[in-house]
Amino acid sequence: MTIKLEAHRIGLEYGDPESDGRLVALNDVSLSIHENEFVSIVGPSGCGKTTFLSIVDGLIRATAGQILLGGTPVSEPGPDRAVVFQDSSLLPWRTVLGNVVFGLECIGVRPSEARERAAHYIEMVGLRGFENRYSYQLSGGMQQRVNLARALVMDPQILLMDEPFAALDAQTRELMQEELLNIWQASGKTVLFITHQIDEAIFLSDRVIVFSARPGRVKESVDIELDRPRSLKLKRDPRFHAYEDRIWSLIQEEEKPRAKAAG
Ligand SMILES: Nc1ncnc2c1ncn2[C@@H]1O[C@H](COP(=O)(O)OP(=O)(O)OP(=O)(O)O)[C@@H](O)[C@H]1O
Repeated sequence: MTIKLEAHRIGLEYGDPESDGRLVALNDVSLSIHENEFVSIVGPSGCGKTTFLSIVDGLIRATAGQILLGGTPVSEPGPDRAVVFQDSSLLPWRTVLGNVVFGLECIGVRPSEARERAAHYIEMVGLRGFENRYSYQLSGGMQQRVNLARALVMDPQILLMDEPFAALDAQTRELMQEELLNIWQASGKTVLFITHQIDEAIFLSDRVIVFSARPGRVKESVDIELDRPRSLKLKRDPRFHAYEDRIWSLIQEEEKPRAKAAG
């Protein structure tokens, strides 16, 4: 198996204006993700999940360690990574098609080719027939589908997803999880996914990485040995519940000392 992403002893300190000191968000985070692997990170609130994703994206520079993507060090954002955030970041003055071709236009892809590539991914995310809609005419779930198409059309080496379904209602969220697995299988991408929801992480992933409380580091990496393709009824399987219990316990172990310290 080829390693696509490698984080080697990542550390990150933020300046902390409240204490006039430093806040250590991440400490000695090492992990690797294989090509085509779907990996989620879960952990207590504030453990540095988003910070880690931003370092992989190149938006934040680690204060220690190194990220390698396809063997090349990451130092700034680049087209080899695409991010999908919780909030729809669609351009409101552009249609679905206009949003999906936007990134391709920026890198000088010919308009006819850009439209062709966009049409392929619009179809993949189930939005054929909605190409000429504007974001205000789309539901939250549809907007996240556009965001996904916009990320995939750039053909990144890795797809970074930061709580992409957090703003959706529970039912739409579950449908999007199932849909994302279909899209992931069709696109063959490597995915790094961040979530607060343990069931979402298990359902989607080949592996769930549990971060410790801040400063975040890898507490445990749990292989999810559940067959694919997966459907939502898997969430009622006793093996699924066993994974939920195990990961919940790992997070609780981190939450307890904090709760004690607070009161
Ligand atoms: N720009 C910043 N400046 C200073 N501190 C920051 C900054 N961004 C995040 N932090 C702090 O760093 C720690 C890690 O934050 P981060 O958002 O990465 O955690 P998280 O695990 O994604 O959180 P959550 O689970 O709440 O989404 C937190 O204590 C947060 O308050």
